[in-house]
Amino acid sequence: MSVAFASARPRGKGEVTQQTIQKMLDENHHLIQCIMDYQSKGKTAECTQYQQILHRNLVYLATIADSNQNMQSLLPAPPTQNMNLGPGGMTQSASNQSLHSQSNLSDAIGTGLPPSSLMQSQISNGPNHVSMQQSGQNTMPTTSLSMTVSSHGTGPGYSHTVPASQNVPMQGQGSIGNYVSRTNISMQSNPVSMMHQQAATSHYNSAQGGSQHYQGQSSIAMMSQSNQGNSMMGQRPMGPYRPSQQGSSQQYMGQEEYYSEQYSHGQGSSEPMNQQYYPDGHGDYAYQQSSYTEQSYDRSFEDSTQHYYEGGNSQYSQPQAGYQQGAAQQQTYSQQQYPNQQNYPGQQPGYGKAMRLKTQIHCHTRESNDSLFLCLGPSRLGLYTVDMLGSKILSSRTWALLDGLRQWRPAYSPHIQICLLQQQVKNWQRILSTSCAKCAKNQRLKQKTAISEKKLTRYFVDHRRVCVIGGCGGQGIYSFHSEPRKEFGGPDGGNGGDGGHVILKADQQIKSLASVLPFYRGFDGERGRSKNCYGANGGYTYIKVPVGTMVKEDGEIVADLAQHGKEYVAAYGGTGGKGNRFFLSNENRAPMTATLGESGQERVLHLELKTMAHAGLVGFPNAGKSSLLRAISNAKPAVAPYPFTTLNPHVGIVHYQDYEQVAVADVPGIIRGAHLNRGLGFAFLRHIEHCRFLLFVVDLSVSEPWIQLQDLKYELEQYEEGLSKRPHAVIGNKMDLPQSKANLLLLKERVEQRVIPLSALTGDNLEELLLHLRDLYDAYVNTEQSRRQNPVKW
Ligand SMILES: Nc1nc2c(ncn2[C@@H]2O[C@H](COP(=O)(O)OP(=O)(O)OP(=O)(O)O)[C@@H](O)[C@H]2O)c(=O)[nH]1
Ligand SMILES: [Mg+2]
Repeated sequence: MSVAFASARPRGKGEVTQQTIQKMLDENHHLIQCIMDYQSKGKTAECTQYQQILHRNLVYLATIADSNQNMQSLLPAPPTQNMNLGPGGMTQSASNQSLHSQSNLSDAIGTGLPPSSLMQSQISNGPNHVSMQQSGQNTMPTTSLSMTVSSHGTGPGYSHTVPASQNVPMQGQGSIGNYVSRTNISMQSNPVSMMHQQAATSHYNSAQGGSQHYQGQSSIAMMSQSNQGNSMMGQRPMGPYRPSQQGSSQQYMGQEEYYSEQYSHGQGSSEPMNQQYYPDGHGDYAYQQSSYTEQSYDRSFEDSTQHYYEGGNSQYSQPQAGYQQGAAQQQTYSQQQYPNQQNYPGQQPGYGKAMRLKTQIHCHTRESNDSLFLCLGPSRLGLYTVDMLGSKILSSRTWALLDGLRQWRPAYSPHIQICLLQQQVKNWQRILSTSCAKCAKNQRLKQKTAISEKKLTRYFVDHRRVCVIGGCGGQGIYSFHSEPRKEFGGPDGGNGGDGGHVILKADQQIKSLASVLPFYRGFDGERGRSKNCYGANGGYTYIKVPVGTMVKEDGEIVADLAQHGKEYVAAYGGTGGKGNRFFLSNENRAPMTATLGESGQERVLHLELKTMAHAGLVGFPNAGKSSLLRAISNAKPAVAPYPFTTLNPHVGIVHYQDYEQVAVADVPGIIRGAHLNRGLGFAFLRHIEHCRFLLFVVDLSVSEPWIQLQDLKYELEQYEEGLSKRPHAVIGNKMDLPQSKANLLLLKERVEQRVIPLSALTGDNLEELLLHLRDLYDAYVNTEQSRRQNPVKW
């Protein structure tokens, strides 16, 4: 039977004839009968199969209707009877035609088939089903949709939308069971939304207004609801809408092919049909409905439905908004709908080809206070104005959408924003950024720098929280000496070994705390043995940390590992247990007692690395600190013409001929208000806490460079009192720039300290800096030696 049904629909690019249509109408009639038969017999599988076929036919008919303006000529002659079309009904001619076209089937349903209420009672699985009481009015079969749609794209044809639109409030009020036909495009989406709401609320109601005629489709909705697996059948995307200008049979056939393809997937597979279209279980659908409560249109679009948008899509989304808003919005909906539906804004030849896209795209529009959002994709991951995106990256399909939206809402035209999928955003940003060679080069440079910075950020860690537990002491045992011919050998159970300590050790090979793990446990001591054997002590666990690591516990500094090789026992191991030999006494010659080992010490410590260097470079971002360090040492910190290139400290070593080495640290730039956590804050200033002298780097190309100096000193003072008063020198960088000379004079006038003008870029006057650096270093060494302390050496 299914084969016969399938054969009724022309597969190839043949003509759609009246016979074909009639055959399909009959087939639908037959299908409905079969479905109801099977339902009454409880044969769900067969029922589902026929539902799918029926649905396919309906969509097919709708497709024909959309694509063929002369559809009415293909359909049977109008009936003589007049039917109640509900308030605001269709124009007489159209309604007559549509009614008549359904007459056979509707009569059959009205007489031969059980009334809808009966059908519902037979199949109702969910609560709140409201039976269709007026089955006599609900006699228009599904196929009537093809009649009314036939005038689609012409002015008069849209008079049909009035009754259809008046169904909307009813649906919005909860009467959402009717599967509204494609009498006009705007109605097409309503059943989709309805079905979703229905699924959510389990509320099923038959409409009694203009949608009453579509009993056949009501049946579908009911049937689909009766079967959970196919409950979304009514949500199958409608056939691609082709306005009359484009509705040639050629296009239709293309669409038909497309549908055939779709159906071959949908029906050929054993999966329920709804899975094909809503693979995510409507999750995104629910999301969209909750997100766009005011006026939203949510629907899973395959290619065909996208095409609706392309050819005057605005009116398609518009009634959805009207539907969502319910009766109160109905007036607005009707007003908005007509002009655009008649004119097909945005409809341009050539857009139709986009319909063959295989991706599943959700489209909806949303009005906010001042903007109209065109959202492509299931979620709003980015909002972009058209200008931002530029013409290159918008597909013709999107342009068509925009055109439609603009014509629909001219007032919103400048505010239309496009909402994209994240992947789209990425791709399009890439396209934008690499659109010209220069941009591409800059992009590559940035990426390279970012990667190197990322590496630094990843591998340089200057603080760690570490939990340390000493090893447990080994267990003491009890045993007694056993020897032939020696009856009372006495106790000989040995003690357990001590647990191992966990020790922090400064190692100058280690440059950051990245290698420090969050948890350390010392080795346990071994248990004692008989014959007075003591267990071995647990070995020490060393945690190597960089020189300059401060150890804090509960905010207090407990150790400062400022020299290479310096150790700090972070956690002591537990003492080993005693064997029974230990308890031997005159009173107790045969002690049975042995003790367990103690557990190790447990502490949570905070390690903070303070870079150890003799000199620290302090300056505003972009002052040229990193460039300077590169110029005077072998260090290679990143240099780039944007602020905060340096995110972690770098230490470079300046070598002198007498083999003295002076370590210079480059730290991130400081800005005004750093102590208020602006910029990178000043937490990184701990890295210059250990510096014995400072080098203030000032950009002389900037006007009033002395202000920079004042600000720097102020921020240092905010961080630690007296820090700015350490021995220091002022370096005026970028002397190669023309404006620097004048600024240097002004700076020297205002600053008491020695100012060393140089250019890190060209290397001018670096010698003066190196000599002065050595002077500072020598002074430091002398001070330390006078205090009988060892100066830090590298
Ligand atoms: N003309 C000129 N440009 C320089 C000089 N020194 C550095 N620059 C440029 O200034 C920009 C910033 O240099 P960096 O060394 O990254 O500056 P920084 O102080 O380390 O910057 P941050 O790391 O962001 O704090 C780069 O484009 C350098 O090429 C100089 O002496 N002359
Ligand atoms: Mg830098």
